Amino acid sequence: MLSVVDVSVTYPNGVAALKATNATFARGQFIVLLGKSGAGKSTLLRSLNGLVRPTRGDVRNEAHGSIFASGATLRAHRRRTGMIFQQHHLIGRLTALENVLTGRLASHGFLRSLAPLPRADRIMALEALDRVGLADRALDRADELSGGQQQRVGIARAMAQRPEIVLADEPVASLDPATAVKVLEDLHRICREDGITAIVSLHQVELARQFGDRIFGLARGQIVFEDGPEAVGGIALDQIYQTHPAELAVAAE
Ligand SMILES: Nc1ncnc2c1ncn2[C@@H]1O[C@H](COP(=O)(O)OP(=O)(O)OP(=O)(O)O)[C@@H](O)[C@H]1O
Repeated sequence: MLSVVDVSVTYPNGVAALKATNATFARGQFIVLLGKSGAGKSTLLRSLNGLVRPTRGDVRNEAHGSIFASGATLRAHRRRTGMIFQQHHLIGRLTALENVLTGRLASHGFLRSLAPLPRADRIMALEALDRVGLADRALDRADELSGGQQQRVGIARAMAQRPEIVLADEPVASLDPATAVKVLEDLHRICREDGITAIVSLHQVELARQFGDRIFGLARGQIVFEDGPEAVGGIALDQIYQTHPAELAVAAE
């Protein structure tokens, strides 16, 4: 279980990106964050692994209580939390396998991580690539892969970390609709199989309905909706997107 307790985030430029937000993310669920651009989804995700430090309030996990209790607590929380980004953040000139191996670095001390990683890590990384159907591309450079394949490498890198929680910030926003579904299917299946809690921001309402166990809607830095996917209908979308019917039709596509 992971929760934010009364979390506010005000950036140094004065933008209040999250306002006294409370939310509990149940263990093992696939949770989707919906909201307009600027609603605060990325800020919430980044607070959940301490990349953004709340101005007020706390982030708690069941293992440690406050993730900010000490430097060691924050590091332990980050080790158990994998991140997946919209633009993959892969190193193009490295192979798919080498990129996935960077997911193993956090499990080793700094000095150890400067030397080649042990065989066991390479096997774990290969297994992670295999689970996203890319074992045969392990030795190809990341920048030679398609967008969908690159995002699968991003998923494999997060999984090689053996996380308990995965935070994914618009992981399919730059993919075509058919590829987006396939990539989310992979992410969803692996999280189910491994009992991983996934918190995923998406722009596509249909994908949220298809994959989410629980949907959180954000608007102007606040959670304005929380319910199951079946409840994501007209009124809920209006609350989340605060839009006119014509815009809702576009959001629902
Ligand atoms: N590092 C930052 N410094 C200052 N303001 C920021 C920073 N990051 C985000 N913001 C602002 O905080 C608000 C929330 O942004 P955030 O990125 O969390 O929203 P979002 O819902 O993820 O949007 P998008 O869907 O466009 O990624 C916005 O007004 C944004 O401009």
